Amino acid sequence: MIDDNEELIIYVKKQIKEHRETINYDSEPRDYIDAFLIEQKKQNPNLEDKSGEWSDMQLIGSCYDLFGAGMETTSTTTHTFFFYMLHYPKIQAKIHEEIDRVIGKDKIITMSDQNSLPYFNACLQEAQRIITLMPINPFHETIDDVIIDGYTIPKGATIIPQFDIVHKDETVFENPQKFDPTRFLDEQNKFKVDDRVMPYSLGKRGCLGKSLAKMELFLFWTTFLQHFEFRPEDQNNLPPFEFDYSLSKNIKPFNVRVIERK
Ligand code: HEM
Repeated sequence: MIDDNEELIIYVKKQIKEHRETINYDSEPRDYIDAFLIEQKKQNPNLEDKSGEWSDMQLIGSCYDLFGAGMETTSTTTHTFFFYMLHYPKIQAKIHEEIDRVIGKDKIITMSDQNSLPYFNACLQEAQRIITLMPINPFHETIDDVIIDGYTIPKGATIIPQFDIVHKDETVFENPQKFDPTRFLDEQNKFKVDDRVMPYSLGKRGCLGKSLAKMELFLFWTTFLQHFEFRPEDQNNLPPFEFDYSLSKNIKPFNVRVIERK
């Protein structure tokens, strides 16, 4: 992990160097690093502050955070989703049917297709409910006294939100351990967004990458399922529900057969 971290930091430093050599400070930023460098020039032009605000150190740190927060989250959610697809082949077949009927096999799927795939959207929301990638959220602190449901939480208290408790509460979701996308479809089989599903946390310090992550999950998963079928290595011996826990909850590695759909 330390090696990976070092490699990532070397990569980010190289990117910053290349951006600094090629940036045009008078035109629109090409990306996040450009935007930071443009503001850095105004706020800390002589790079006197080596580690505080608008320093290179801060830029390296925020690029590192974006990689860290943005990569493992989407990849772990993705391989856990395909793990569920092995366990729920009928649901996978229904997604295949919807994609074939609405999109077809050849068209490249874009975000403009999202509203025409209600069954898939229900599966995506159900996957994020049941997976709850971060069962224990990063800690927060109250900056004032807060009263919720008659309970006073004093200023300065440490708050550890646990969204998995809501996602798996049977008074909130019936039969919560079951992967059941139909809970998010109405009588006309239209997709219902459900605010009780909160994989990205809430509020001002909720996930900064939520919109990007939602797009990535939609495009990756639909495109994979448009072209491939996912089957267990051994039909009579499905991989077990075993997880490793760090900040996120990671399904243990499993084998899968990926078959091209003709
Ligand atoms: C399936 C994908 C993802 C999930 C489930 C997820 C979930 C979360 C959660 C639960 C938090 C904690 C929020 C809190 O402290 O209350 C968080 C924070 C954050 N996420 Fe994500 N995330 C995902 C993808 C991404 C992506 C793609 C990016 C950026 C490229 C990203 C960037 C961040 C950042 C920067 C924070 C810290 C925000 C802050 O402290 O103000 N995340 N995410």
